[in-house]
Amino acid sequence: MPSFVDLRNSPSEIRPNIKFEQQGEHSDSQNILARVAFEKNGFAPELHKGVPTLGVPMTTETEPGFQEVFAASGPVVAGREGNLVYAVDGRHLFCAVQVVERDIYRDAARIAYDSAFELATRLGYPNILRMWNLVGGIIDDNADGVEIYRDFCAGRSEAFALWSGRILHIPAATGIGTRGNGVYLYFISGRADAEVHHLENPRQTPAYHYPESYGPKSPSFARATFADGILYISGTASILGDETVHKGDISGQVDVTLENIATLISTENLGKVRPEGGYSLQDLDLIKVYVSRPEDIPYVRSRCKEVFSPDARVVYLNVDICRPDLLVEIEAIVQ
Ligand SMILES: O=C(O)c1cccc(O)c1
Ligand SMILES: CC(=O)C(=O)O
Repeated sequence: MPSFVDLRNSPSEIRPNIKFEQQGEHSDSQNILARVAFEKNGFAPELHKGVPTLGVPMTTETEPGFQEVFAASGPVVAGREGNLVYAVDGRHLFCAVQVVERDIYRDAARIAYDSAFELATRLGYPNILRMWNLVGGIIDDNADGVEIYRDFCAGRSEAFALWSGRILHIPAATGIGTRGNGVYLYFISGRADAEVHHLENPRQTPAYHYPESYGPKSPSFARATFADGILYISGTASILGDETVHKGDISGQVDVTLENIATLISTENLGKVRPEGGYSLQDLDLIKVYVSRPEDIPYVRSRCKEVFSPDARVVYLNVDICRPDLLVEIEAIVQ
């Protein structure tokens, strides 16, 4: 059962069978596990007509927003506990939490993940499949002069260490900037017995082994997660080994990013866990393309049009990426 049903797109790319959901208009909430509204301002996770909903500040005035809608595969039970908003459907847990803007994020990030992991294990969904970490001011310094991404990674890493053995593995993720502040994090997880494989990329050092020069605690994420036939591809950028390549060169960075994804999903790599073999870039869907310099968007869009399927749903978001020298990052799903 796909976890995503729909990523509503900018008008030029809306397919005939997809419509924008206007404010106040709601499709059958029975079948929906959760919604994430990509919009200008953002709002804290809440239960909206019983559906976990959050708004993330990721678009500009001139861009239309869209919603990422997670489909339920059974009857949904939703709730709120402290700052956490969540829903379960018997197969998946969706959980979201906001960490409001503060001087230093480490403790708050650890506490947010700690409470989310406590909920996930208590409800019986300890297999994290995919997480998104949307970090305001990601490449700015915190009050101690530490880059906010590194500050955030330290707290997240501490939470994974605390839950090691109970939260089963480190999953695919995205860690990306926003156009607002504070941190929004959301994830989906599965039952302990779900068949889940986390993948690394032979062209890249595992992020959790990055050297300390990238921060006091390395980023906690895998390059992809393959679960129940769905492939979740992490935010992928122009990194070889642990180093950014093609600094300042958008064309080179797009090439390496696409090559990194192609290798990650190839039969040689994904085929180790997927009996039918690998995929190609033409199979990607629900693609988010993060571009840090707005002037690069037309170029990136034209390259993506060439390499992705005409049926792929693709959105472009102008936000900072977790290293100042990264110009583009791409995530996707194959389902
Ligand atoms: O820290 C992360 O979770 C992360 C995951 C993927 C790409 C990225 O820039 C960051
Ligand atoms: C994009 C990024 O931060 C990484 O792959 O490590």
